[in-house]
Amino acid sequence: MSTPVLEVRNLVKRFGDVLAVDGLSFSVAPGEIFGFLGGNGAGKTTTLRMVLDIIRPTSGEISVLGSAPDRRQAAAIGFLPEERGLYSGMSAIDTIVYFGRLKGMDTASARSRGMELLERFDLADRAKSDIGDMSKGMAQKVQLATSLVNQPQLLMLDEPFSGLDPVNQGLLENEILRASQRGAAVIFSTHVMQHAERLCNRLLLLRKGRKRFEGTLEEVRRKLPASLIANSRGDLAALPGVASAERLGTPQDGWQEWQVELDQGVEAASVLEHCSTHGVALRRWDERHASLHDIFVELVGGEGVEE
Ligand SMILES: Nc1ncnc2c1ncn2[C@@H]1O[C@H](COP(=O)(O)OP(=O)(O)OP(=O)(O)O)[C@@H](O)[C@H]1O
Repeated sequence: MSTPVLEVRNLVKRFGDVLAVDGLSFSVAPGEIFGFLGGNGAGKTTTLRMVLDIIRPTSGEISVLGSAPDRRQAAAIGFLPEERGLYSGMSAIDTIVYFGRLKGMDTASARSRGMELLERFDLADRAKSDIGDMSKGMAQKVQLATSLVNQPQLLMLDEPFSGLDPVNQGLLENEILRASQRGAAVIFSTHVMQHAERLCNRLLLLRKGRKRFEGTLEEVRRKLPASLIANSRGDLAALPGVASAERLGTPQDGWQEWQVELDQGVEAASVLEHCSTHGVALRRWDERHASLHDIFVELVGGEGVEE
């Protein structure tokens, strides 16, 4: 695996009596899209702020592009904060150029890159509009552009999808994929599981500052047992790997429909193979995987999850 863009080891942040981040470790590689998931108050924003050196950890280590967090790394980082807001009184393009300059870009390249982003965001005709005169979603896209203007190697987006309509959510998804394709490490936090399901290579589930899970979507899916609907002439409850099997309706010509729950960690394919090698007649076989939403509720608790 290539050298991580971000590495966090045993990170702890305490605010008085509140342990906001509790012994957190993870790393994100170039090109990876990393979902940072957790309910309200799980410690997502606090972690991102420590990576940005806005607040200091109580203990633990953070390494951004091989060194400790430092504002001088700003040139390599793009950040979209959870609380949105840009200065009104400034035009969209001037705002983007201003952020580009803060990140060490020259005015001409910040401007041309800013215009390119506004084109992609369907806002080119509003480049000279005052941010204060824009709709909330439009201003949010300008703010997204400020986080992308410097083509960051580490892109961190805190709840980026909230407040965007479905078209603009799609546009944001494209930007995340684009950043990953050019080799940036992308971290985004969300409560909306479909975005994580569609985009993430890996994800981390946080609960009360502690990691509940880190891995790929496939790995997280294996945390919950699979279930399936099958039509068979045999007794599916008797198969190895089957936790429970319930008959649905009455059999027709000897064929019974079943709702089958597998034991944790058992692959549906291995049960299917057992049926074929042991002559258990099957006619229909539909696997049902737990959705990320189900897994989130199971591992993190229901709080703060949106459909
Ligand atoms: N500056 C602060 N002072 C005191 N407590 C804080 C501060 N910032 C965060 N906390 C506490 O740390 C915990 C984690 O908060 P954080 O904002 O990191 O959660 P989050 O996962 O981003 O939640 P959300 O999804 O609701 O934005 C919460 O209990 C919060 O009250």
